[in-house]
Amino acid sequence: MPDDNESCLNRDDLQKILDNSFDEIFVVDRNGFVTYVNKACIKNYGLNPSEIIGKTVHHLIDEGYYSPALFPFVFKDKKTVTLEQNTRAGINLVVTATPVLDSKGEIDFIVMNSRDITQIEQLKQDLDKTQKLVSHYKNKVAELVQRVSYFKGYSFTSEKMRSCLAMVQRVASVNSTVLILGESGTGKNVIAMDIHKMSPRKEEPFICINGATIPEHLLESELFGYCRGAFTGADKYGKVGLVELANGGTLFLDEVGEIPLAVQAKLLELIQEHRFLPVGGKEHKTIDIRIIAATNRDLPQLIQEGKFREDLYYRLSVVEVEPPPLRNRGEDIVPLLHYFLNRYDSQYKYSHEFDTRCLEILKNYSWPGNIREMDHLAERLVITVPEGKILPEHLPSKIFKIQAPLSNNSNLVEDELTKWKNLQKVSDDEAIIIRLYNELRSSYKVASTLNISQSKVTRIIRTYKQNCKMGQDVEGSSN
Ligand SMILES: Nc1ncnc2c1ncn2[C@@H]1O[C@H](COP(=O)(O)OP(=O)(O)OP(=O)(O)O)[C@@H](O)[C@H]1O
Repeated sequence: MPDDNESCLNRDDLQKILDNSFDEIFVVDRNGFVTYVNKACIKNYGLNPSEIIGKTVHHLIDEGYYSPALFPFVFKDKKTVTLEQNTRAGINLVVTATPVLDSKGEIDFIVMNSRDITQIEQLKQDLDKTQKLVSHYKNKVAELVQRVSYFKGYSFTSEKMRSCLAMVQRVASVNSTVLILGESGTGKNVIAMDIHKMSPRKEEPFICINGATIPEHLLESELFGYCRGAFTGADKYGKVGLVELANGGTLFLDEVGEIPLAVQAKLLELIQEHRFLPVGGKEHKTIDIRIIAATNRDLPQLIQEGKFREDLYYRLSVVEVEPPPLRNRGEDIVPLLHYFLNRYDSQYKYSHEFDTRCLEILKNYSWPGNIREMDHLAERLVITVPEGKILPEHLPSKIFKIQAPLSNNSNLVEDELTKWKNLQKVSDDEAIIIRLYNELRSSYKVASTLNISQSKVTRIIRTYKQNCKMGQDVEGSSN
Protein backbone atom coordinates (compact mmCIF):
# COMPACT_ATOMS: atom_id res chain seq x y z
CA MET A 1 0.00 0.00 0.00
CA PRO A 2 1.56 3.39 -1.01
CA ASP A 3 2.12 5.99 1.77
CA ASP A 4 0.55 8.88 -0.11
CA ASN A 5 -1.03 9.81 -3.45
CA GLU A 6 2.18 11.15 -4.92
CA SER A 7 3.89 7.85 -4.72
CA CYS A 8 1.27 6.06 -6.85
CA LEU A 9 0.89 8.68 -9.64
CA ASN A 10 3.39 8.99 -12.43
CA ARG A 11 3.81 12.05 -14.67
CA ASP A 12 1.52 10.67 -17.42
CA ASP A 13 -1.27 10.01 -14.91
CA LEU A 14 -0.91 13.51 -13.57
CA GLN A 15 -1.05 14.93 -17.09
CA LYS A 16 -4.23 12.93 -17.81
CA ILE A 17 -5.85 14.15 -14.61
CA LEU A 18 -5.05 17.78 -15.39
CA ASP A 19 -6.16 17.51 -19.02
CA ASN A 20 -9.48 15.99 -18.01
CA SER A 21 -10.27 18.46 -15.32
CA PHE A 22 -13.46 20.42 -16.11
CA ASP A 23 -11.92 23.37 -14.26
CA GLU A 24 -9.11 25.24 -15.91
CA ILE A 25 -5.72 25.10 -14.16
CA PHE A 26 -3.54 28.04 -15.08
CA VAL A 27 -0.11 28.61 -13.57
CA VAL A 28 1.78 31.91 -13.74
CA ASP A 29 5.34 32.49 -12.45
CA ARG A 30 6.41 35.44 -10.31
CA ASN A 31 7.13 37.49 -13.46
CA GLY A 32 3.66 36.97 -14.88
CA PHE A 33 4.64 34.34 -17.49
CA VAL A 34 2.21 31.49 -18.05
CA THR A 35 4.09 28.30 -17.25
CA TYR A 36 1.22 25.85 -17.51
CA VAL A 37 -2.44 25.67 -18.59
CA ASN A 38 -4.57 22.55 -19.05
CA LYS A 39 -6.82 21.78 -22.01
CA ALA A 40 -9.84 23.53 -20.48
CA CYS A 41 -8.35 26.72 -21.94
CA ILE A 42 -9.46 25.62 -25.42
CA LYS A 43 -13.13 25.98 -24.47
CA ASN A 44 -12.55 29.02 -22.24
CA TYR A 45 -10.47 31.21 -24.60
CA GLY A 46 -10.53 29.37 -27.90
CA LEU A 47 -6.73 28.91 -27.62
CA ASN A 48 -4.56 25.79 -27.34
CA PRO A 49 -2.27 25.50 -24.30
CA SER A 50 0.75 25.96 -26.60
CA GLU A 51 -0.64 29.36 -27.70
CA ILE A 52 -0.79 30.53 -24.09
CA ILE A 53 2.20 29.01 -22.37
CA GLY A 54 5.18 31.41 -22.48
CA LYS A 55 2.99 34.52 -22.88
CA THR A 56 2.59 37.02 -20.06
CA VAL A 57 -0.76 37.63 -18.36
CA HIS A 58 -0.39 41.32 -19.31
CA HIS A 59 -0.22 40.33 -22.98
CA LEU A 60 -3.34 38.13 -22.64
CA ILE A 61 -5.22 40.95 -20.93
CA ASP A 62 -4.07 43.48 -23.54
CA GLU A 63 -5.25 41.15 -26.32
CA GLY A 64 -8.62 40.99 -24.59
CA TYR A 65 -8.66 37.23 -23.96
CA TYR A 66 -10.19 37.80 -20.57
CA SER A 67 -10.84 40.50 -18.00
CA PRO A 68 -10.53 41.75 -15.34
CA ALA A 69 -6.91 40.96 -14.37
CA LEU A 70 -6.35 39.02 -11.20
CA PHE A 71 -2.62 38.58 -11.07
CA PRO A 72 -1.73 42.09 -9.68
CA PHE A 73 -3.98 41.66 -6.61
CA VAL A 74 -2.55 38.27 -5.69
CA PHE A 75 0.97 39.45 -6.36
CA LYS A 76 0.49 42.47 -4.12
CA ASP A 77 -1.36 40.87 -1.18
CA LYS A 78 0.07 37.37 -1.44
CA LYS A 79 -3.34 36.05 -0.59
CA THR A 80 -5.93 33.89 -2.31
CA VAL A 81 -8.32 35.98 -4.36
CA THR A 82 -11.55 34.94 -6.10
CA LEU A 83 -13.41 36.94 -8.72
CA GLU A 84 -15.51 36.63 -11.83
CA GLN A 85 -13.96 36.93 -15.28
CA ASN A 86 -15.42 37.11 -18.74
CA THR A 87 -13.51 35.71 -21.69
CA ARG A 88 -13.45 36.69 -25.34
CA ALA A 89 -15.11 33.35 -26.13
CA GLY A 90 -18.19 34.50 -24.15
CA ILE A 91 -17.51 32.31 -21.12
CA ASN A 92 -18.10 33.47 -17.52
CA LEU A 93 -15.51 32.12 -15.13
CA VAL A 94 -15.17 32.15 -11.38
CA VAL A 95 -11.42 32.25 -10.86
CA THR A 96 -9.62 31.51 -7.62
CA ALA A 97 -5.93 32.44 -7.65
CA THR A 98 -3.75 30.93 -4.93
CA PRO A 99 -0.16 32.16 -4.39
CA VAL A 100 2.53 29.55 -3.74
CA LEU A 101 5.33 31.12 -1.68
CA ASP A 102 9.03 30.23 -1.57
CA SER A 103 11.11 29.78 1.57
CA LYS A 104 11.55 33.56 1.85
CA GLY A 105 7.81 34.18 1.74
CA GLU A 106 8.01 35.61 -1.77
CA ILE A 107 5.72 34.52 -4.58
CA ASP A 108 7.13 31.52 -6.39
CA PHE A 109 4.14 31.04 -8.70
CA ILE A 110 0.36 31.47 -8.71
CA VAL A 111 -2.12 28.65 -9.38
CA MET A 112 -5.42 29.79 -10.82
CA ASN A 113 -8.42 27.53 -10.85
CA SER A 114 -11.28 28.66 -13.14
CA ARG A 115 -14.79 27.24 -13.21
CA ASP A 116 -17.10 27.88 -16.14
CA ILE A 117 -20.32 29.36 -14.71
CA THR A 118 -21.82 30.40 -18.05
CA GLN A 119 -24.55 27.80 -17.72
CA ILE A 120 -25.30 28.93 -14.18
CA GLU A 121 -25.50 32.52 -15.45
CA GLN A 122 -27.76 31.40 -18.26
CA LEU A 123 -29.91 29.50 -15.76
CA LYS A 124 -30.00 32.58 -13.55
CA GLN A 125 -31.13 34.72 -16.48
CA ASP A 126 -33.72 32.12 -17.50
CA LEU A 127 -34.93 32.01 -13.91
CA ASP A 128 -35.14 35.81 -13.84
CA LYS A 129 -37.15 35.78 -17.07
CA THR A 130 -39.42 33.04 -15.70
CA GLN A 131 -39.90 34.96 -12.46
CA LYS A 132 -40.77 38.11 -14.40
CA LEU A 133 -43.20 36.11 -16.51
CA VAL A 134 -44.73 34.53 -13.40
CA SER A 135 -45.19 37.91 -11.73
CA HIS A 136 -46.62 39.33 -15.00
CA TYR A 137 -49.20 36.53 -15.12
CA LYS A 138 -49.83 36.84 -11.38
CA ASN A 139 -50.67 40.52 -11.94
CA LYS A 140 -52.88 39.61 -14.88
CA VAL A 141 -54.70 37.00 -12.80
CA ALA A 142 -55.08 39.49 -9.90
CA GLU A 143 -56.44 42.03 -12.40
CA LEU A 144 -58.92 39.49 -13.75
CA VAL A 145 -59.95 38.43 -10.25
CA GLN A 146 -60.46 42.09 -9.36
CA ARG A 147 -62.44 42.58 -12.56
CA VAL A 148 -64.64 39.54 -11.93
CA SER A 149 -65.16 40.42 -8.27
CA TYR A 150 -65.84 44.02 -9.24
CA PHE A 151 -68.70 42.91 -11.44
CA LYS A 152 -69.75 40.41 -8.77
CA GLY A 153 -70.04 43.24 -6.24
CA TYR A 154 -72.84 44.71 -8.32
CA SER A 155 -76.21 43.08 -8.79
CA PHE A 156 -77.29 43.71 -12.32
CA THR A 157 -78.35 41.99 -15.49
CA SER A 158 -78.95 44.98 -17.76
CA GLU A 159 -76.71 45.72 -20.72
CA LYS A 160 -76.82 49.44 -19.77
CA MET A 161 -75.21 48.80 -16.40
CA ARG A 162 -72.76 46.28 -17.84
CA SER A 163 -71.42 48.78 -20.35
CA CYS A 164 -71.29 51.50 -17.67
CA LEU A 165 -69.21 49.29 -15.35
CA ALA A 166 -66.98 48.19 -18.24
CA MET A 167 -66.22 51.87 -18.84
CA VAL A 168 -65.51 52.37 -15.12
CA GLN A 169 -62.96 49.56 -15.29
CA ARG A 170 -61.33 50.91 -18.43
CA VAL A 171 -60.84 54.41 -17.06
CA ALA A 172 -59.64 53.20 -13.68
CA SER A 173 -56.22 52.20 -14.96
CA VAL A 174 -55.48 55.49 -16.74
CA ASN A 175 -54.95 58.91 -15.24
CA SER A 176 -57.54 60.91 -17.13
CA THR A 177 -60.12 63.13 -15.52
CA VAL A 178 -63.54 61.50 -15.25
CA LEU A 179 -66.93 63.17 -15.03
CA ILE A 180 -69.66 61.03 -13.49
CA LEU A 181 -73.13 62.15 -14.45
CA GLY A 182 -76.53 60.99 -13.36
CA GLU A 183 -79.49 61.43 -11.09
CA SER A 184 -79.22 61.50 -7.36
CA GLY A 185 -78.70 58.09 -5.77
CA THR A 186 -77.54 56.29 -8.92
CA GLY A 187 -74.21 55.44 -7.29
CA LYS A 188 -71.89 58.21 -8.50
CA ASN A 189 -69.96 58.32 -5.22
CA VAL A 190 -69.63 54.56 -5.18
CA ILE A 191 -68.28 54.59 -8.74
CA ALA A 192 -65.77 57.37 -7.97
CA MET A 193 -64.43 55.31 -5.08
CA ASP A 194 -64.31 52.18 -7.28
CA ILE A 195 -62.27 54.02 -9.92
CA HIS A 196 -59.79 55.07 -7.25
CA LYS A 197 -59.62 51.58 -5.72
CA MET A 198 -58.88 50.00 -9.09
CA SER A 199 -56.33 52.66 -10.14
CA PRO A 200 -52.55 52.63 -9.66
CA ARG A 201 -53.17 55.32 -7.00
CA LYS A 202 -55.18 52.96 -4.81
CA GLU A 203 -52.66 53.05 -1.94
CA GLU A 204 -52.71 56.85 -1.93
CA PRO A 205 -55.41 59.12 -0.45
CA PHE A 206 -58.93 59.43 -1.84
CA ILE A 207 -60.19 62.85 -0.82
CA CYS A 208 -63.78 63.86 -1.42
CA ILE A 209 -65.20 67.37 -1.28
CA ASN A 210 -68.85 68.20 -1.85
CA GLY A 211 -69.39 71.49 -3.64
CA ALA A 212 -72.92 71.78 -2.25
CA THR A 213 -72.20 71.24 1.43
CA ILE A 214 -69.34 73.68 2.03
CA PRO A 215 -70.28 77.37 2.23
CA GLU A 216 -69.08 79.29 -0.78
CA HIS A 217 -66.73 81.56 1.18
CA LEU A 218 -64.98 78.56 2.77
CA LEU A 219 -64.70 76.36 -0.28
CA GLU A 220 -61.59 77.97 -1.73
CA SER A 221 -59.57 77.73 1.49
CA GLU A 222 -60.87 74.20 2.17
CA LEU A 223 -59.69 73.12 -1.25
CA PHE A 224 -56.45 75.03 -1.63
CA GLY A 225 -55.51 75.79 1.97
CA TYR A 226 -54.25 79.14 3.15
CA CYS A 227 -51.03 80.76 4.33
CA ARG A 228 -50.58 82.26 7.79
CA GLY A 229 -52.34 85.55 8.17
CA ALA A 230 -54.28 85.02 4.92
CA PHE A 231 -57.46 86.52 6.37
CA THR A 232 -58.97 87.61 9.66
CA GLY A 233 -59.82 84.60 11.78
CA ALA A 234 -57.46 82.30 9.88
CA ASP A 235 -55.37 79.83 11.84
CA LYS A 236 -52.07 81.55 12.65
CA TYR A 237 -50.08 78.64 11.23
CA GLY A 238 -52.06 78.47 8.00
CA LYS A 239 -53.84 75.38 6.78
CA VAL A 240 -53.17 72.62 4.27
CA GLY A 241 -56.02 72.24 1.77
CA LEU A 242 -57.72 69.09 0.54
CA VAL A 243 -55.96 69.34 -2.81
CA GLU A 244 -52.60 69.04 -1.09
CA LEU A 245 -53.86 66.23 1.14
CA ALA A 246 -54.82 64.31 -2.00
CA ASN A 247 -51.28 64.55 -3.41
CA GLY A 248 -50.38 61.29 -5.14
CA GLY A 249 -53.99 60.13 -4.94
CA THR A 250 -57.44 61.12 -6.17
CA LEU A 251 -59.47 64.26 -5.53
CA PHE A 252 -63.21 63.67 -5.91
CA LEU A 253 -65.24 66.81 -6.57
CA ASP A 254 -68.79 65.79 -5.76
CA GLU A 255 -71.60 68.12 -6.88
CA VAL A 256 -69.10 69.98 -9.04
CA GLY A 257 -71.94 71.98 -10.61
CA GLU A 258 -72.38 73.83 -7.31
CA ILE A 259 -68.81 75.14 -7.18
CA PRO A 260 -68.68 78.96 -7.57
CA LEU A 261 -67.04 80.52 -10.63
CA ALA A 262 -64.06 81.96 -8.70
CA VAL A 263 -63.10 78.51 -7.44
CA GLN A 264 -63.76 77.01 -10.87
CA ALA A 265 -60.95 79.20 -12.28
CA LYS A 266 -58.51 77.78 -9.73
CA LEU A 267 -59.66 74.25 -10.48
CA LEU A 268 -58.97 74.82 -14.15
CA GLU A 269 -55.42 75.88 -13.35
CA LEU A 270 -55.05 72.83 -11.12
CA ILE A 271 -56.13 70.47 -13.89
CA GLN A 272 -54.16 72.18 -16.66
CA GLU A 273 -50.97 73.12 -14.87
CA HIS A 274 -50.97 70.66 -11.96
CA ARG A 275 -50.37 73.55 -9.61
CA PHE A 276 -52.34 75.86 -7.32
CA LEU A 277 -51.96 78.95 -5.20
CA PRO A 278 -53.00 78.66 -1.54
CA VAL A 279 -55.22 81.52 -0.33
CA GLY A 280 -52.95 84.44 0.63
CA GLY A 281 -49.95 82.64 -0.88
CA LYS A 282 -47.36 84.07 -3.24
CA GLU A 283 -45.94 80.88 -4.65
CA HIS A 284 -47.67 78.12 -6.53
CA LYS A 285 -47.44 74.56 -5.28
CA THR A 286 -47.17 71.73 -7.79
CA ILE A 287 -49.20 68.63 -7.20
CA ASP A 288 -49.82 65.18 -8.64
CA ILE A 289 -53.49 64.26 -8.38
CA ARG A 290 -56.18 62.60 -10.41
CA ILE A 291 -59.49 64.43 -10.53
CA ILE A 292 -62.88 62.76 -10.64
CA ALA A 293 -65.97 64.96 -10.61
CA ALA A 294 -69.64 64.16 -10.29
CA THR A 295 -72.86 66.05 -10.75
CA ASN A 296 -76.57 65.54 -11.17
CA ARG A 297 -76.88 68.99 -12.76
CA ASP A 298 -77.07 69.72 -16.48
CA LEU A 299 -73.63 71.33 -16.94
CA PRO A 300 -74.20 72.55 -20.55
CA GLN A 301 -77.34 74.29 -19.24
CA LEU A 302 -75.31 75.86 -16.39
CA ILE A 303 -72.76 77.02 -18.98
CA GLN A 304 -75.54 78.74 -20.92
CA GLU A 305 -76.69 80.41 -17.73
CA GLY A 306 -73.13 81.62 -17.12
CA LYS A 307 -72.81 79.57 -13.93
CA PHE A 308 -70.23 77.07 -15.10
CA ARG A 309 -67.02 77.60 -17.09
CA GLU A 310 -67.09 75.95 -20.48
CA ASP A 311 -63.32 75.35 -20.49
CA LEU A 312 -63.54 73.61 -17.12
CA TYR A 313 -66.41 71.47 -18.37
CA TYR A 314 -64.31 70.25 -21.32
CA ARG A 315 -61.36 69.57 -19.04
CA LEU A 316 -63.49 67.59 -16.62
CA SER A 317 -65.41 65.60 -19.19
CA VAL A 318 -62.47 63.89 -20.88
CA VAL A 319 -64.27 60.67 -20.02
CA GLU A 320 -67.91 60.64 -18.98
CA VAL A 321 -69.52 57.83 -17.05
CA GLU A 322 -73.27 57.81 -16.53
CA PRO A 323 -74.83 55.18 -14.28
CA PRO A 324 -78.39 54.86 -15.60
CA PRO A 325 -81.36 55.58 -13.33
CA LEU A 326 -83.12 52.50 -12.03
CA ARG A 327 -86.31 53.10 -13.99
CA ASN A 328 -84.30 52.82 -17.22
CA ARG A 329 -82.96 49.42 -16.30
CA GLY A 330 -86.01 47.56 -15.09
CA GLU A 331 -84.23 44.17 -15.39
CA ASP A 332 -81.96 45.18 -12.50
CA ILE A 333 -84.74 46.04 -10.04
CA VAL A 334 -85.50 42.51 -8.83
CA PRO A 335 -81.84 41.36 -8.52
CA LEU A 336 -81.06 44.56 -6.60
CA LEU A 337 -84.07 44.11 -4.31
CA HIS A 338 -82.88 40.60 -3.45
CA TYR A 339 -79.35 41.88 -2.94
CA PHE A 340 -80.43 44.55 -0.44
CA LEU A 341 -82.94 42.27 1.31
CA ASN A 342 -80.23 39.63 1.84
CA ARG A 343 -77.79 42.28 2.95
CA TYR A 344 -80.07 43.65 5.68
CA ASP A 345 -81.40 40.22 6.63
CA SER A 346 -77.82 39.10 7.31
CA GLN A 347 -77.03 42.33 9.11
CA TYR A 348 -80.06 42.14 11.42
CA LYS A 349 -80.16 38.33 11.50
CA TYR A 350 -83.68 38.07 10.06
CA SER A 351 -85.12 36.11 7.20
CA HIS A 352 -87.53 37.61 4.68
CA GLU A 353 -88.65 37.07 1.13
CA PHE A 354 -90.64 39.19 -1.26
CA ASP A 355 -94.11 38.07 -2.20
CA THR A 356 -94.33 37.93 -6.03
CA ARG A 357 -97.13 40.56 -6.06
CA CYS A 358 -94.87 42.83 -4.08
CA LEU A 359 -92.02 42.39 -6.57
CA GLU A 360 -94.45 43.18 -9.37
CA ILE A 361 -95.44 46.47 -7.70
CA LEU A 362 -91.80 47.38 -6.98
CA LYS A 363 -90.86 46.60 -10.58
CA ASN A 364 -93.43 49.16 -11.72
CA TYR A 365 -92.29 51.79 -9.30
CA SER A 366 -90.24 54.60 -10.86
CA TRP A 367 -87.59 54.83 -8.10
CA PRO A 368 -86.98 58.61 -8.18
CA GLY A 369 -84.34 58.19 -5.46
CA ASN A 370 -82.67 55.34 -7.37
CA ILE A 371 -80.39 52.85 -5.54
CA ARG A 372 -80.27 54.96 -2.38
CA GLU A 373 -84.05 54.81 -2.12
CA MET A 374 -84.09 51.06 -2.69
CA ASP A 375 -81.34 50.57 -0.13
CA HIS A 376 -83.31 52.50 2.49
CA LEU A 377 -86.60 50.78 1.63
CA ALA A 378 -85.01 47.32 2.00
CA GLU A 379 -83.60 48.25 5.41
CA ARG A 380 -86.94 49.64 6.53
CA LEU A 381 -88.82 46.51 5.39
CA VAL A 382 -86.36 44.17 7.09
CA ILE A 383 -86.69 46.09 10.35
CA THR A 384 -90.44 46.68 10.33
CA VAL A 385 -91.95 43.57 8.71
CA PRO A 386 -92.19 40.42 10.85
CA GLU A 387 -90.03 37.60 9.49
CA GLY A 388 -91.43 35.80 6.45
CA LYS A 389 -93.11 37.28 3.39
CA ILE A 390 -93.05 40.96 2.52
CA LEU A 391 -96.52 41.73 1.14
CA PRO A 392 -97.88 44.70 -0.87
CA GLU A 393 -99.51 46.13 2.24
CA HIS A 394 -96.06 46.43 3.85
CA LEU A 395 -94.93 48.83 1.14
CA PRO A 396 -95.03 52.58 1.79
CA SER A 397 -97.87 54.42 0.11
CA LYS A 398 -95.57 56.40 -2.17
CA ILE A 399 -94.77 53.18 -4.01
CA PHE A 400 -98.38 53.09 -5.19
CA LYS A 401 -98.42 56.78 -5.86
CA ILE A 402 -95.43 56.86 -8.16
CA GLN A 403 -95.79 53.82 -10.34
CA ALA A 404 -93.91 54.01 -13.65
CA PRO A 405 -95.15 55.28 -16.02
CA LEU A 406 -96.96 57.88 -14.01
CA SER A 407 -100.62 58.16 -14.87
CA ASN A 408 -101.91 61.67 -15.45
CA ASN A 409 -104.41 61.69 -12.62
CA SER A 410 -102.27 60.15 -9.84
CA ASN A 411 -101.69 63.52 -8.19
CA LEU A 412 -105.39 64.17 -8.25
CA VAL A 413 -106.05 60.80 -6.66
CA GLU A 414 -103.40 61.46 -4.06
CA ASP A 415 -104.92 64.84 -3.16
CA GLU A 416 -108.33 63.30 -2.82
CA LEU A 417 -106.98 60.43 -0.78
CA THR A 418 -105.31 62.85 1.60
CA LYS A 419 -108.54 64.76 2.04
CA TRP A 420 -110.47 61.55 2.55
CA LYS A 421 -107.85 60.17 4.94
CA ASN A 422 -107.99 63.36 6.96
CA LEU A 423 -111.66 62.72 7.42
CA GLN A 424 -110.64 59.24 8.63
CA LYS A 425 -112.83 57.57 6.08
CA VAL A 426 -110.16 55.46 4.47
CA SER A 427 -107.86 52.89 6.04
CA ASP A 428 -104.29 52.26 4.87
CA ASP A 429 -105.39 49.07 3.12
CA GLU A 430 -108.15 50.92 1.28
CA ALA A 431 -105.72 53.64 0.24
CA ILE A 432 -103.44 51.00 -1.29
CA ILE A 433 -106.36 49.53 -3.24
CA ILE A 434 -107.40 52.93 -4.54
CA ARG A 435 -103.89 53.88 -5.60
CA LEU A 436 -103.33 50.59 -7.34
CA TYR A 437 -106.66 50.84 -9.07
CA ASN A 438 -105.69 54.29 -10.25
CA GLU A 439 -102.68 52.71 -11.98
CA LEU A 440 -104.10 49.43 -13.23
CA ARG A 441 -107.64 50.65 -14.05
CA SER A 442 -108.97 47.15 -13.47
CA SER A 443 -110.55 45.82 -10.28
CA TYR A 444 -109.66 42.32 -11.46
CA LYS A 445 -105.94 43.19 -11.74
CA VAL A 446 -105.98 44.95 -8.39
CA ALA A 447 -107.67 41.95 -6.75
CA SER A 448 -105.20 39.47 -8.19
CA THR A 449 -102.20 41.67 -7.42
CA LEU A 450 -103.25 42.06 -3.80
CA ASN A 451 -104.70 38.55 -3.55
CA ILE A 452 -108.09 39.79 -2.34
CA SER A 453 -111.58 39.39 -3.72
CA GLN A 454 -112.59 41.48 -6.70
CA SER A 455 -115.90 42.36 -5.03
CA LYS A 456 -113.95 43.92 -2.13
CA VAL A 457 -112.00 46.04 -4.57
CA THR A 458 -115.16 47.13 -6.40
CA ARG A 459 -116.92 47.99 -3.14
CA ILE A 460 -114.04 50.17 -1.94
CA ILE A 461 -113.68 51.93 -5.27
CA ARG A 462 -117.45 52.62 -5.37
CA THR A 463 -117.39 54.06 -1.84
CA TYR A 464 -114.41 56.13 -2.75
CA LYS A 465 -116.13 57.41 -5.88
CA GLN A 466 -119.14 58.36 -3.90
CA ASN A 467 -116.97 60.44 -1.58
CA CYS A 468 -114.87 62.17 -4.17
CA LYS A 469 -114.33 62.44 -7.89
CA MET A 470 -112.02 60.06 -9.56
CA GLY A 471 -110.51 60.54 -13.04
CA GLN A 472 -112.50 57.75 -14.64
CA ASP A 473 -115.48 55.60 -13.82
CA VAL A 474 -114.91 52.39 -11.99
CA GLU A 475 -115.75 49.34 -14.08
CA GLY A 476 -118.40 46.92 -13.00
CA SER A 477 -117.77 44.00 -10.74
CA SER A 478 -118.25 41.65 -13.69
CA ASN A 479 -114.91 42.90 -14.99
N1 LIG B 1 -73.31 49.40 -6.44
C1 LIG B 1 -73.92 49.61 -5.32
N2 LIG B 1 -74.09 48.61 -4.45
C2 LIG B 1 -74.73 48.81 -3.30
N3 LIG B 1 -75.25 49.97 -2.91
C3 LIG B 1 -75.10 51.01 -3.75
C4 LIG B 1 -74.44 50.90 -4.99
N4 LIG B 1 -74.47 52.09 -5.60
C5 LIG B 1 -75.13 52.92 -4.78
N5 LIG B 1 -75.51 52.27 -3.67
C6 LIG B 1 -76.29 52.80 -2.56
O1 LIG B 1 -76.90 53.99 -2.99
C7 LIG B 1 -76.48 55.05 -2.13
C8 LIG B 1 -76.25 56.25 -3.00
O2 LIG B 1 -75.08 56.06 -3.72
P1 LIG B 1 -74.19 57.29 -4.08
O3 LIG B 1 -74.03 58.21 -2.92
O4 LIG B 1 -72.96 56.75 -4.73
O5 LIG B 1 -75.12 57.98 -5.17
P2 LIG B 1 -74.91 59.38 -5.88
O6 LIG B 1 -75.33 59.18 -7.29
O7 LIG B 1 -73.54 59.86 -5.64
O8 LIG B 1 -75.95 60.28 -5.12
P3 LIG B 1 -75.96 61.87 -4.96
O9 LIG B 1 -76.02 62.44 -6.35
O10 LIG B 1 -77.20 62.13 -4.19
O11 LIG B 1 -74.70 62.23 -4.23
C9 LIG B 1 -75.25 54.56 -1.40
O12 LIG B 1 -75.21 55.04 -0.11
C10 LIG B 1 -75.47 53.11 -1.36
O13 LIG B 1 -76.29 52.84 -0.24
